[in-house]
Amino acid sequence: MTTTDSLGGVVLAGGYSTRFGEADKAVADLAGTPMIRRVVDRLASVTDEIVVNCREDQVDAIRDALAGCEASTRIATDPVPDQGPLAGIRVGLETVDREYAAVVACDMPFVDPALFELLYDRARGRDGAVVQLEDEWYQTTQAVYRADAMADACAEALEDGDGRILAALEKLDYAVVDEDDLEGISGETFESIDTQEALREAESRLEE
Ligand SMILES: Nc1nc2c(ncn2[C@@H]2O[C@H](COP(=O)(O)OP(=O)(O)OP(=O)(O)O)[C@@H](O)[C@H]2O)c(=O)[nH]1
Repeated sequence: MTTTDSLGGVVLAGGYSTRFGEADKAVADLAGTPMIRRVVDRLASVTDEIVVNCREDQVDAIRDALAGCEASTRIATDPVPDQGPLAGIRVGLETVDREYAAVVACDMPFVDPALFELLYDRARGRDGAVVQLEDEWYQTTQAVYRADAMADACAEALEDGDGRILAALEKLDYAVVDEDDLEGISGETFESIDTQEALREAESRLEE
């Protein structure tokens, strides 16, 4: 089941889901299963060390959403909320106990675990591996990082007052995986559910 003893997982869930409306998208029901649970279940096929990063006020709802999950998860809360995903990545990576970690956002319920195997393979010996799609957008919230290197890079970027994930990435020696390397990886893997409309659309596909 586990790809390697040196790969952990971090699920980012500390955002405010403003585009989603009142509810927290992390625990939103998608065809009978909370989104975060879908993400954790998929991650669990490549690692048995999973850390969920969120705000303190989300902990109870996230624990409920993950109750009975096969994978055991630890929750690491943000010391200061609302510092952006870079701060969340830092907290998650500082908590995980493995050399590398697959980082994924809680709103990517179709994440393909095979992508993490590919990214981990490319990341070994370096500080990480990130997919760059044709539009040049780096998929930084579905990537593999060397935990200590990326946590330090996040801390430095935050100290510099730069909250962009790319600001941290630029400090690392990372492998770029391009679209041509993604043969066999689900085309839905990077789909993120940010709005109620996207949730309904995903639900209708799952129920087909
Ligand atoms: N820890 C932490 N995680 C965050 C923060 N902001 C965003 N994230 C996480 O980063 C991932 C990607 O962020 P977004 O898709 O923008 O999520 P969001 O900020 O909750 O949503 P919007 O408010 O609609 O932009 C999600 O998994 C969020 O939970 C933050 O301030 N702290």
